[in-house]
Amino acid sequence: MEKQAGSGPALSVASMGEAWARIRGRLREEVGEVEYRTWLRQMTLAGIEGDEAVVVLPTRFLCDWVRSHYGDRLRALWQQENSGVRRVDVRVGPQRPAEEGEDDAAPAREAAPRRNGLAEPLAGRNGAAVRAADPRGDWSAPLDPRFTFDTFVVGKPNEFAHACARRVAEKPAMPGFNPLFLYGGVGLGKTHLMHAVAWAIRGGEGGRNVAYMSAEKFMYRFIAALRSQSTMEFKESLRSVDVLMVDDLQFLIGKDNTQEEFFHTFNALVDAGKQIVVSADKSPSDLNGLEDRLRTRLGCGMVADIHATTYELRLSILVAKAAAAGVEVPKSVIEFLAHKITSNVRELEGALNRLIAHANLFGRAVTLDGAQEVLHDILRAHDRRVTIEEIQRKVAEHYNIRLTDMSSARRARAVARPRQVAMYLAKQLTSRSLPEIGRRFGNRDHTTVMHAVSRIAELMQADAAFAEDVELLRRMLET
Ligand SMILES: Nc1ncnc2c1ncn2[C@@H]1O[C@H](COP(=O)(O)OP(=O)(O)OP(=O)(O)O)[C@@H](O)[C@H]1O
Repeated sequence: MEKQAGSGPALSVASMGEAWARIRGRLREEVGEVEYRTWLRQMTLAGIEGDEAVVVLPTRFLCDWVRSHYGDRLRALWQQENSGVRRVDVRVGPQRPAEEGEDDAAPAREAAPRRNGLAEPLAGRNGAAVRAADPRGDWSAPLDPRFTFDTFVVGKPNEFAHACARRVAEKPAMPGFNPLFLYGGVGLGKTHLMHAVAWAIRGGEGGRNVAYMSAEKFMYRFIAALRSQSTMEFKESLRSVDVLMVDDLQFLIGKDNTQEEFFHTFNALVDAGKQIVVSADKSPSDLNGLEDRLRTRLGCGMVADIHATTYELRLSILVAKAAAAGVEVPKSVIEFLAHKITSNVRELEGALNRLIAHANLFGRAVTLDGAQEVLHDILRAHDRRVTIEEIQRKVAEHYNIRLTDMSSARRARAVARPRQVAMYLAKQLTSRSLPEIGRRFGNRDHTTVMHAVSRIAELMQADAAFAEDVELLRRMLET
């Protein structure tokens, strides 16, 4: 921003408004029209409290989103305007009337042609069909324009869930697929698939009325309706949708009244031939704390699990995301990340984005050494968690043997040598004792582990290529 940094937070109301308008304008330029309208348009400035700019948005979901995706940028832009503003607080708060200039260049909300109450598609940054936030906004949370089927990478761990999601998107309320219950661990793509289904149904024939929301939002709406004695309107508006999608259903655990309401909504919609799609972190039968009758109903359509990622899927996701960003990332870096960051796709993506941002900022190519430096903290956090199982898995992957051979009695060199490498690395990288390591490798004696450790050290001395190979494995496993 050309303007010089200000000297402190004591801005007059007028100049505060001007600064805020410039910040919004700048963000709009940076993120593009679609993203701005989806996430940032409703953002208003509540004021400046001490060294903190307070920004409000109408829902908690939007607040979380803006905080995590744009929080740093907002802070940086505020600091450029006024160096006394050191923090930005994003809170739920009442909306003010649209701020001046807010909608002038972006008339989609008023002017976009609608079909059955739905805005027409806009062109997304990645070419995907996107729409402005749902105009019946009360119900549907905004959909992320990046979360479409086109950008979802399919591999063994998610192919079943993906196929079910596609089927529901093509033909909602098909027998056997209603409800569709998607479950899996954190950051594995449940929300991405849910949004993809919603985009596809909204973009399909017949302009179906899709309501997508988090379970948390469902609860807050319900409580608000109870307070304002408008539960009838609440029920009616919910039951008028064609497709109801509720994300993170585990949130309803222990919330008995909301569960009951959800149960009735669920039954009314399914009975009326409407589609329900739900996601959670566990299968219906494992969602302890949900009423039995609800668990039973949730499990009686299609239940699809998204499993933890495999090395191959991580590779494919990284290749796809690097290509989408238009940045050349060497194979060695892709392989390194796929080996190192195994927790979930969100972390993997975050690491790649950081590398790309770094490369763009400094105009440098992405390299393996650079990646280790830039991702130092993430890699260290992963390192602390290196376990014997992890070592066994990585070594088995590397030498292309079965994981079970790490503890099997097979003595063929092709299996025994990698097993010895894994024992050597377990000794080097964990604090486990020799007997403990032996136990984890099929109850072998500690002298076997001792022998493996010295044998691998000898081989590394004698054979530089072998030493390099073991070093590469160690680097992948290490901080
Ligand atoms: N198969 C995939 N292909 C492309 N991107 C993916 C895939 N799986 C996950 N992602 C990306 O990983 C990130 C996390 O995914 P998402 O938010 O859908 O996870 P989640 O399972 O809903 O997590 P949570 O349990 O925290 O709600 C998103 O940016 C998403 O686009």
